Amino acid sequence: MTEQLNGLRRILNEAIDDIIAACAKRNEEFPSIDNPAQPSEFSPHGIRNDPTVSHAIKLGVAAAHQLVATLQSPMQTVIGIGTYTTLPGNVAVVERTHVAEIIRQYGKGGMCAADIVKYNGTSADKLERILRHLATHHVFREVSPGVFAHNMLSSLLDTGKDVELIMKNLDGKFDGTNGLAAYISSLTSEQIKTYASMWNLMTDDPRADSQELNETSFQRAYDTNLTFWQFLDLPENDFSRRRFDCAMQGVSSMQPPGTILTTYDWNSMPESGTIVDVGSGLGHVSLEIASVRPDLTFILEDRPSVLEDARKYWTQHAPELVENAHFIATDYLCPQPQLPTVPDILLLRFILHNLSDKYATILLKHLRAIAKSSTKLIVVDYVVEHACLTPRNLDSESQDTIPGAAAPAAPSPLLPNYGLAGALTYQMDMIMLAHFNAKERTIEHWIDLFSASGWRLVKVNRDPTNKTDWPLLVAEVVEGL
Ligand SMILES: C[S@@+](CC[C@H](N)C(=O)[O-])C[C@H]1O[C@@H](n2cnc3c(N)ncnc32)[C@H](O)[C@@H]1O
Repeated sequence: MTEQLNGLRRILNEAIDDIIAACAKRNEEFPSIDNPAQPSEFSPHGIRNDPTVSHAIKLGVAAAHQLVATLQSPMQTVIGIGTYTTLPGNVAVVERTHVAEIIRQYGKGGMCAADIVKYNGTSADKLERILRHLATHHVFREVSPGVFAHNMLSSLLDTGKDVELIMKNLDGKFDGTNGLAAYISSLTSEQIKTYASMWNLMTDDPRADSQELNETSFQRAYDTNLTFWQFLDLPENDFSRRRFDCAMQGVSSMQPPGTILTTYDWNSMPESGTIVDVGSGLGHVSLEIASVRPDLTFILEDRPSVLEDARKYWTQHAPELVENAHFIATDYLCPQPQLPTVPDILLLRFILHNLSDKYATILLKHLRAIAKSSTKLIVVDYVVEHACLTPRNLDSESQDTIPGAAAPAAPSPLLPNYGLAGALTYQMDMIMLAHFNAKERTIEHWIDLFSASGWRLVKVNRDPTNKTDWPLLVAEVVEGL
């Protein structure tokens, strides 16, 4: 055990030394957790997006979590796990009572709960305790007894909107925002309730082994037969739908900005070529690509309700591109509609992880049916790594016939998948499971899924600042099917 503890200490020390050295080289301070998040967090030039720093962060975070799990009393840790629901539960309270926007008005000095509730009308005693619980998890800062101010983490719950404006138009709270608060809000509402039913579904429900979109923990929790998407389309869920569409933009901020541009050479596409953005949402990923290739024709496909908003979004953000874009309402589980041109690229970002193997295969076969031999399928999704070494990362990359397929394993004594430094991959896998009977996939699983539907995985492109999460998978048509 001493050897493991020493190993963790060494990794942690080296990671912090590397971060401090990188800061010194750039002549800048590492961002303080006590201040609101700086705009540089959203810039490709931000310190956390420096490749050396980003790698050191990954190692440091993995080591710190493993150290806690190793050092702390196991009883405390396990009982603590049982209480985790309090954390998203309290983030939900704070978001739904607009505390982030209210507190912002008072700057560094902060605000006491009695003053906060004058704006949102909730309980001061309960809110104070909720904020202290969050501050202990480094979300908000208790600046003096009972007085709370923003810190780096809590500031991301802030939409940036004026609280009075929010109160006047609650349904539009997230409209026009960067989507980050919307994403956190979405994760702490339908998602919590859904997950609470997971154990029921796994123990006493004939749907436990289903692959259907309407036989999940979500249907059990909400006592409905509607799929999650159909549920969002109900008129009474307009707020949730708008929030979800906006949230998908917030998802992008989990990656270094511009990752979609650094993980694929969009200039390799033919002049005036065509991209079909399947399940485009508002189409902000396509808009990012359009920033470097405005000559391309973009075809956005999604549910009718989403595409209405997508057209508005493009009209607002890129009026010059709307004319050459197509907004085609589709059900991607049906054969593809007649398209204006044969696509050069079929882009699926966070689509296949919403589908079980059964339905992912159906969608991929429909796409294969409209592809030409040079069409590329581009998939952006998580790739799950095992929590142990596998033949793929033991054998070294040179033996892998698919470039980039093997993710570099973390050094011992860390878990080879970087443990909780990569936690989101596994958390998202559970969210996909609970809402869609779907999944995040291992690389072997991706290879099998593509080959079962007429495609072949040819390459895995990884961003230099984030080599392990969210790679971009490139697949080509298998001829003769
Ligand atoms: C997780 S979001 C991803 C959105 C976008 N690709 C992005 O990366 O931001 C999944 C998208 O698939 C769309 N979708 C779900 N079911 C669909 C269906 N049957 N046909 C077409 N689109 C669908 C949803 O409306 C949603 O916009």
